[in-house]
Amino acid sequence: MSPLPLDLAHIRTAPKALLHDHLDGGLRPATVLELAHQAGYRGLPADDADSLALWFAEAAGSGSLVRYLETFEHTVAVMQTPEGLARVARECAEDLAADSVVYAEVRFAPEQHLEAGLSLDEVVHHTLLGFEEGVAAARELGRELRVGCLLTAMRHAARSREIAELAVRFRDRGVVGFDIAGAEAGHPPSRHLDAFEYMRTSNAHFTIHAGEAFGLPSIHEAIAFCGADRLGHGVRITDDIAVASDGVATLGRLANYVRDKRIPLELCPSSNVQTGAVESLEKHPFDLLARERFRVTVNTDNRLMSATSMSEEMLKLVTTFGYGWSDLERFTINAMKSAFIPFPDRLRLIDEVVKPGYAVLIG
Ligand SMILES: O=c1[nH]cnc2c1ncn2[C@@H]1O[C@H](CO)[C@@H](O)[C@H]1O
Ligand SMILES: [Zn+2]
Repeated sequence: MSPLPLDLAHIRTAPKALLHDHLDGGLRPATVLELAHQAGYRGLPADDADSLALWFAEAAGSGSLVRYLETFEHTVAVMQTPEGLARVARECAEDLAADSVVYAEVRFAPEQHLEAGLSLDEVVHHTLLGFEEGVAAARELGRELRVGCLLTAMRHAARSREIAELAVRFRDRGVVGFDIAGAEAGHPPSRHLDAFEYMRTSNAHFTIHAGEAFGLPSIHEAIAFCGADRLGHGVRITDDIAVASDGVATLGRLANYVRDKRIPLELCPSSNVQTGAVESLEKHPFDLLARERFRVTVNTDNRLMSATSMSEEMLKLVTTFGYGWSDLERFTINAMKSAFIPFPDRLRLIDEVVKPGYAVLIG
């Protein structure tokens, strides 16, 4: 048998694993409008779904992470009530399942959702209920998705220890880890050491946004001082890789360490271009890192701001770097190996879902 065509329609049928997706960066434009209407929020920059979608993609694509992050003001504003949170989480699960994502870790920062008087625990509770509803609705349509939630603390704020405790408190109810996000420059991860120490002493997992808007020192701190299991983005690890004119790459100590320890890189191609972390998709180091056998994974970061999906991110990589089905399978297995769920569960998804799915496509 010959391989099936590597186009968007077929990629949409391939089993996919997603480790880096922000709940507040993945709303349906129409839902933003409806929730804003219900909440009496008048700050939206557009009043129909198409214009709003366009506004997010353009405003987020300025080349600056700080400007990119400003767009979240509008999504966070409509995610302040039990109904708003649950709806966004439910639709997130439905949308991922419809794209044949079979495993997803979706993150958000509970501390940003307290404006209407909910407690941190209530915020997480209603969000998890939404995910459960979305997973159940997808199952009715014959699609199996497992969702794990990551709780993010904002790196410019001072609530990380509290959020780490929240993550551990909900670890048996759908939260699988912890993260820090927000503007990177000027906010080193080592400011949050007590949160990471709490996670480590609780035998719990965490990832850190590092090496996106800021380079090697941020990655070094995340790994050496904080003990991150994975790197959110981590693209700037290429600052520690020299590529000679004949294409031979020489790795520095930090890059070698990341590769040797198989530290997963949660790469988000479209987002990186929008925030200016890389100049263009063609110049994205995804391919260099994949060729050098880093543990690379493909992620969406923010589906609304990047007007993208897991399938579209994969298609972009296929078009830009010429990948085939077995490459996409490898990236998917990399992600499953790096998931924050128990080892037997990861193996089961790899052996029973991912490999059989790609076997059909590879032909
Ligand atoms: O690529 C990113 N880099 C850093 N922070 C981000 C990125 N995408 C989203 N957020 C931040 O994470 C918060 C919780 O989901 C979002 O509100 C946004 O401020
Ligand atoms: Zn992110």
